[in-house]
Amino acid sequence: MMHLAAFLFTPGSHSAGWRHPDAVPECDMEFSEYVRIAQVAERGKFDTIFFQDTVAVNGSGALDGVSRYRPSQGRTAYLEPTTLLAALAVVTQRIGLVATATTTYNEPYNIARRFASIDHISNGRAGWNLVTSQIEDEAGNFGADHHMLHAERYERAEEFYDVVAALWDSFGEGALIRDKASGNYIDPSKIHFQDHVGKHFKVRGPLNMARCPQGRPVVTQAGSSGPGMELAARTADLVFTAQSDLGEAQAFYKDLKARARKHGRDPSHVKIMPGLMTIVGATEAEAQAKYRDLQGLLSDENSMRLLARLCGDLDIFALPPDSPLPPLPLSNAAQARQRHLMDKAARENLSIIQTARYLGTSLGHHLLVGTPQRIVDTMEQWVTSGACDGFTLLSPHYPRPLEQFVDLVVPELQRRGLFRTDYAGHTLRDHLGVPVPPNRYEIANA
Ligand SMILES: Cc1cc2nc3c(=O)[nH]c(=O)nc-3n(C[C@H](O)[C@H](O)[C@H](O)COP(=O)(O)O)c2cc1C
Repeated sequence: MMHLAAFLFTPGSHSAGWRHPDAVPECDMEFSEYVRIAQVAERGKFDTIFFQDTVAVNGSGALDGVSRYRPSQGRTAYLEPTTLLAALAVVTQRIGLVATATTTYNEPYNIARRFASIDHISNGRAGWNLVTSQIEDEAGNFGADHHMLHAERYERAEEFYDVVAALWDSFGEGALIRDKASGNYIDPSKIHFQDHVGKHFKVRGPLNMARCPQGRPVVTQAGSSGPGMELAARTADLVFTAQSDLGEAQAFYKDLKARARKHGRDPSHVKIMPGLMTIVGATEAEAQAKYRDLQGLLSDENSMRLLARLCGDLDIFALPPDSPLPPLPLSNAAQARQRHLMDKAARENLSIIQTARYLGTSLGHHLLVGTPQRIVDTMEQWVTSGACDGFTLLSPHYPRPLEQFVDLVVPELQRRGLFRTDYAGHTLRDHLGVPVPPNRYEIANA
């Protein structure tokens, strides 16, 4: 059975999608629009919604050193995602609720508590997308002059996850008694200290919260470098990635599943769901017309600026736009995204401006334009040929393209028996088919 996540990056993952006549750009700050989007995804029986996040204004890189922000740049302001998840838990019943929170600019105790609370509030639908942050500017909001180096970020993330997972195990089953007659509120033998002392963190514990309905919230990861894949293979129930070539996606899938097995995990418990943007029409002609309308809004200057942020010291504006994309100096922030772009440009012989437009159109994720049948043909081929377990659906703007996917593509997936017609379970772990992790302290005391 295929899995689907609705990627939420308001006002849309197409850099100019917010200008489309159908688009509602106010969805970036209007809670009622987030409610609408979440309920559309739930009507489509998606496994989960998934909020991206950065703790800085996106696209604020000092490219020209003067105007830190461009008048036309979207995706600069949106509500804090974990706050949103708690609120959306009240207006949804089954769909999973995943939000991104960086390990570089947070503390384990706070993150463990926040996602455990969402899991209780939502009756077991919470998920934490563990990232190390990919925007240099985030450092400036947390007292640092520079973004932590890539290797150190992942070393910290590995320890961060271990502390959070241990904190989530603090309360065993039945630790809270609340017995009025005896006056016993807790069973101290079922509350466990962590006493963690590590290179990056020193955390005594326990977490001041009963065990989650899911045991632990679902953990998702999107790193694609070596350290990113290692972290994902050891910790993640769900892995996001950017893959636009079937062969490369199959190689990534095989590699990550093997890494999970090496960590002693059942590879089927790690769901790999690459990003996918679809432009769907009842006919090919209609789909192509929709695509042309969107691309007519795309600004080459904006797309080039998005690309320039991934070029480090290379001044991409100084090169002829129709010349081939040169090798990019690997940055400290987003190596996977750089490698993905270079591989795609080399494979498809893309020029600098063509690569920039690809980035501006779908954030560097797979793009499918066509009828529901043709889109599902490709989705079915990827899932049945070992390239993925499902997809993270990006929307060029909201809510119309997501509504069209739910109204046109989901029924075709269901007709072919590739996707659920209704939720069988109640928790996000149920939807994904991943197990509830045992409580390490209860095993030790068993
Ligand atoms: C689908 C997808 C969504 C992502 N969402 C975020 C995000 O919300 N915030 C973030 O800081 N990084 C995000 N990333 C970037 C990854 O977390 C990671 O930093 C990036 O892929 C670089 O990986 P690497 O550091 O392992 O090379 C996302 C990546 C993918 C593929």
